[in-house]
Amino acid sequence: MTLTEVPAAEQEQRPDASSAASVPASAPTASVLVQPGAPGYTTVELDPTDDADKAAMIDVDEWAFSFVYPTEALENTHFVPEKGRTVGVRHERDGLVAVHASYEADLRVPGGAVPAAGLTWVGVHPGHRRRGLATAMLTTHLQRTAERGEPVSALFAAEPEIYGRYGYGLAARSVDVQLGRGVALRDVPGTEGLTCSLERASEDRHLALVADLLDRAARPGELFPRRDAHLRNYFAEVPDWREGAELRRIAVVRDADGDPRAFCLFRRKESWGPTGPEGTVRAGLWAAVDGAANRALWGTLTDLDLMGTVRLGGLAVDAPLLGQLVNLRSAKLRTADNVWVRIVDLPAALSARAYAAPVDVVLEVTDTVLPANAGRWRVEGGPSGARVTRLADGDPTPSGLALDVAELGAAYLGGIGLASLVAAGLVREVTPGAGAAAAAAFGWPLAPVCMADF
Ligand SMILES: CC(=O)SCCNC(=O)CCNC(=O)[C@H](O)C(C)(C)COP(=O)(O)OP(=O)(O)OC[C@H]1O[C@@H](n2cnc3c(N)ncnc32)[C@H](O)[C@@H]1OP(=O)(O)O
Repeated sequence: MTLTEVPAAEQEQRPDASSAASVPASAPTASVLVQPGAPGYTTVELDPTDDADKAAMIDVDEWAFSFVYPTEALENTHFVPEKGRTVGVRHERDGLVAVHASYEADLRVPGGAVPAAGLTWVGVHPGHRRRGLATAMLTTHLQRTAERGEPVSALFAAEPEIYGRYGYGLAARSVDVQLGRGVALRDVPGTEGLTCSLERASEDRHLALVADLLDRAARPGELFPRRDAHLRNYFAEVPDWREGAELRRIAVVRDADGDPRAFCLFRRKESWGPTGPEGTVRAGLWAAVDGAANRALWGTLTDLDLMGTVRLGGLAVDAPLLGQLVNLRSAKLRTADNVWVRIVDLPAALSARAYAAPVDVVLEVTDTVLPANAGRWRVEGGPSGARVTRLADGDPTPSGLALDVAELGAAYLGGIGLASLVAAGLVREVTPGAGAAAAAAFGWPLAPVCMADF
């Protein structure tokens, strides 16, 4: 999916990505094009800068997601799919009938970051579904990602049923909340010296501030596309996506020196009920660098006149705001799937992150889509990183855990515990106790979450 396909209310909850960790280097071009098995279809490269290809992509997108791509979106936002990372399927009679793209990005992982392909824009014309087109595109995507040397891929799923079969695992859960006006928040030392200003959101005035705070507050799971067009799109106005709400505003928390410590992009939507005003604040992209800034930000946004509810989504399951609520029940929590991770190059991915405790475990991995990952891998390391080596056939070192690459993707960001996957019967403990030991190392003190919607 792309930002342009998400209704305004949803965008405010799960905004597009930031480019705070911008790295200019371009990955090498990939060449693989896996052809669908069904007759009459051909997998092809697309050039989003070519008018005909762009129009055909948008047509497939409109069919797949049942929406109208607004003219203002074409005029006011950056079209972010890139040449070399955008692939479709043409039908001999109907033309382009399927499309997908991936963004060059950096995925924040425990202790660092790893180059990642952010999968997006996956869509198949409903008249051509269930003929293996998505499967051909996903295989193409994963093989091209490997070819480029990007060790992982990540995505947000339109429907959670789709991507497990391709080896993606749900690596972060998130919660959506609704806060009533004046909701009670606990006192936090340091809040007194902070001020919160409310301003019209402006790319010129706020882009750098937003990028900086997102970067400083990022947790594992955050995905930063390398092109800043993604972040600029947050400041674009597309009337059809506002759904009657006001123009985008920004709340900025500053300390006594005037330095920004938190922000939230938001819109208010007025509404009147039988007992008076019941407007809604739709919080979008936000970040806070510490507890006091977080308290000041939400204290302000839950105390706006004429507003009855503040809606925000995509919070980490251990988000500071949840701890600051006096009455957690009042927040109407809903748990959702957040970012999905696919390990593409197993040794590169596992050696790119840190481990919370010393680890020495042999993983027996299955991977039917990318067989280079299959086999027995020894992971030895700890807080400063890990060495990951393939064990030769006949090596007597006993396996600790047996698992599919999708479960490894789920555990990769440190938020889904390997012991809980053992308890769920999704990971097999070959050596008794290996699950708990590996869980202590693969887990991470802060739960992962991705604010970026890509
Ligand atoms: C990262 C993102 O971009 S998320 C956006 C995903 N796109 C959408 O949801 C838009 C609407 N849907 C579509 O465009 C298409 O239906 C897609 C992309 C989800 C699937 O495309 P198709 O070409 O029909 O998939 P394909 O024929 O390769 O199916 C592969 C398998 O997945 C299954 N499958 C596909 N879509 C779904 C689904 N939505 N729910 C459950 N199972 C599904 C198929 O049944 C098939 O299973 P099988 O191998 O056991 O027979």
